Amino acid sequence: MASSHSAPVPTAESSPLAFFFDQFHAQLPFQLTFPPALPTLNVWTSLAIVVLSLLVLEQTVWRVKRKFLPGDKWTIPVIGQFVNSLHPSLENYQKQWARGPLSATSVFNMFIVIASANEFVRKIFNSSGTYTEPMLVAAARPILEHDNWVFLNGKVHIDYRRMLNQFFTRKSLSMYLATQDIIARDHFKMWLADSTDEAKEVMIPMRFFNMATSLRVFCGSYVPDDVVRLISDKYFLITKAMELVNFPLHLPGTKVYNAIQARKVAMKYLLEAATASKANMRAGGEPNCLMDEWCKVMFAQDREYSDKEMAQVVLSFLFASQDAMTSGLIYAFQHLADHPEVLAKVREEQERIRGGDVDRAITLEELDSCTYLRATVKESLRLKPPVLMVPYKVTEAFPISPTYTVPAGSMVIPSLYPSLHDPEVYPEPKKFLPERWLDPKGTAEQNPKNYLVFGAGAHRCIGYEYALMHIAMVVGTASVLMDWQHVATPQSEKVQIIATIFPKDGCLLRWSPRQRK
Ligand code: HEM
Repeated sequence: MASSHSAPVPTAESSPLAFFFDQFHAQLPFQLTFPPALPTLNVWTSLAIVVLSLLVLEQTVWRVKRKFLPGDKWTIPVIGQFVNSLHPSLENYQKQWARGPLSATSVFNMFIVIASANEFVRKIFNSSGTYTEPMLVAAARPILEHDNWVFLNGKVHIDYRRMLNQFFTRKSLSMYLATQDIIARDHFKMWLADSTDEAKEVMIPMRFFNMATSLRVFCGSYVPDDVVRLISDKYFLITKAMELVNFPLHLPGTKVYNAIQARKVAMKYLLEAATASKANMRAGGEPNCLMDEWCKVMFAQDREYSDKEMAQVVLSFLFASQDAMTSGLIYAFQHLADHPEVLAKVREEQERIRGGDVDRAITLEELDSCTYLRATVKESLRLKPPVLMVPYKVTEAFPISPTYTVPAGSMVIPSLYPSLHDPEVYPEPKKFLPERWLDPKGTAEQNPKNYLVFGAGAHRCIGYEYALMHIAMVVGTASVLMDWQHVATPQSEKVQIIATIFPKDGCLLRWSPRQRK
């Protein structure tokens, strides 16, 4: 029986909502009458209501999560600070840090808490495994592969790291140093041979140098010379794909697709290197690189690590080290060229400790005794820390302060830069002053908690001693073999961010052989 009420009959055209009620009504075994007439909503009105509700919900969630933290009153609908995140700049980060010890922002629907105060930064680093885990960009998993150890967290991560730490003992570092010296001298020769009156950007040669060093230190001569160049070129594709946001499908031509192809090439040779290292060590060969050291540990413990596992670890080391090392070295050369008085002291110390013999490799013990050189490297990394911040994911509601709890599912970002530029710990923080590290009672040495160049806690950089040794050896040896001039431009002090930081002008250097007295 037809309904007797006089409400207009809704159709799919008049409103989906009304249409739904109509269909529902038709299914009923009895009659339902609606005292008030069902309002007629057209498609656009309904859509507008849905969109408006979502926008209100988004702003409400933003406000509830942010509570009293400094941050924008309203979040930009849908994308948040996505546009800014595409073009990260130190200036924008500084504005955010100036908002307070903790501040809030968002990218798409990811709620982000940024920590600038040392107390909160360390708290985040030390919360890994309880409230947080490292948050690599989404592209990291398909590129480095899901079963790579870098995605471990908590106890299993601690145990795995303990095993890897055995490749960074003083004995191992000593062995690596001899290899590093050979590669450094080869590359100095190439830079000198390539040098003209015109200063050139050092980014690409420095990347290649670091890749050549890393591959030889990690894989010895198991990787042929021509493959070093190939991996170095391919590896830049991996670096370029590690962005916050990437095209979600890894179709040919996309950055992630290119990076996956590059990883496949690199892995092919790293796998061959692992196989060759195992065979050589089984045959009683002398250890000569990190993979050999691993084989020794493996045979002693009677535990097998697959070739793939070894290759993946080396791949992760290359990824973690490549950019940061290049940034650290470029700034060390730039700072020394801009401060000839510091370079003169580095040289004087090198000549003295090497006993005037600059043709042999420096030993680890000698490097340890280069107090001024080590202070210089430490200061250069403080002034321009390669890594500005390290994102972590909040796995469980995280009471970061007595009054604020970061909601689960958010991102927390401990920022390293503000601690490293704290004027109370490092007076005149913008100045390059290696001397601040020479006084054991000075504020710099008395506040190691501020020196966060390599992070802190369970995920602190595993290669930090190796990295410090590498930069010190390279600039120390360069100081006695070469002169270099920096052509400063208005962009030299500005920073560009390509995962890590670099001088915006690419750092223009001119090399020349050093005339020793
Ligand atoms: C100047 C050079 C370097 C800098 C500034 C640097 C900085 C960092 C920072 C800030 C972190 C994150 C730490 C954290 O979350 O607490 C990190 C992690 C890491 N770094 Fe480095 N790094 C450098 C060189 C290297 C080198 C040479 C290697 C290779 C052995 C390396 C391997 C790693 C690895 C594997 C991790 C992850 C550790 C883990 O999750 O347990 N880094 N590094």
